[in-house]
Amino acid sequence: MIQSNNIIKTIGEKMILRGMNLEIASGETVAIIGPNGAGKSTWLKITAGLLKPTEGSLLIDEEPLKKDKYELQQIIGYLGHQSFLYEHFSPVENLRFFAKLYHVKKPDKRIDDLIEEVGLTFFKYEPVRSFSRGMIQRLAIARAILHDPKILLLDEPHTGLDQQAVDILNKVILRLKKKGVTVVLVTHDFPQVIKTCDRVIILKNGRVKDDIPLEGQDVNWLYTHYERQAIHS
Ligand SMILES: Nc1ncnc2c1ncn2[C@@H]1O[C@H](COP(=O)(O)OP(=O)(O)OP(=O)(O)O)[C@@H](O)[C@H]1O
Repeated sequence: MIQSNNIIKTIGEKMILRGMNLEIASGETVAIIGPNGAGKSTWLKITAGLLKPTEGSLLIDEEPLKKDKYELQQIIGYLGHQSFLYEHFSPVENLRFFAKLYHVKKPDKRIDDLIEEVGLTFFKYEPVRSFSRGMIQRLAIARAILHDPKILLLDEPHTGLDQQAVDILNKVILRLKKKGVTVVLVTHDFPQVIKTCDRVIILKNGRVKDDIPLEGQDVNWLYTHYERQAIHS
């Protein structure tokens, strides 16, 4: 379970998060949506252990976020705006590098399976620098789940992807959901939210404005609600 207890984040003079309270149960797939500048990425970075809250606490399974970077990496997979891939390396070389970093046991089969899942088998020995944005993002998602994290945090993973890459990404999210992985998705792409998530959190001005379970909801109502509540500040 992820518990965000009254998190405040101030950078310089700016208060970005103004008391962010949220609970996400293990195995839930949750979307965080909201207008630009609402604080979505900042909260995700705090949850990934990349930023410290100014006040408040972030608990995972009722314990404060581990300070040890290695222990944190074992439970959390994070895909931010940067892919963290080495462009002169191939997919296999990139994933071997990260497998070593994450101490993945028997990495070769895992790497092969993941490359196949994201549809890059044909390009597995090609340098990443020749890849399209969609191909890079597919490899980046493989990198984020390589070590089998129990929590996966994705920051706008669908942005700029072609339909094939969107479908592959959604399939990966749905497979992980079935497996019981907790997935948190920061996004502006509401159609993908409807396809993959159990619940939508609307963030505005650094606070949770609304919390909507998706099961049994009327999709048209959701679109209207989303337009009104999330896009326009
Ligand atoms: N390091 C920083 N220094 C100063 N201001 C920052 C910093 N990081 C974020 N901000 C500001 O905090 C606000 C929230 O940023 P954040 O990236 O969390 O928003 P967001 O909801 O993810 O927005 P978007 O949908 O545009 O990605 C923005 O106004 C941003 O400019």
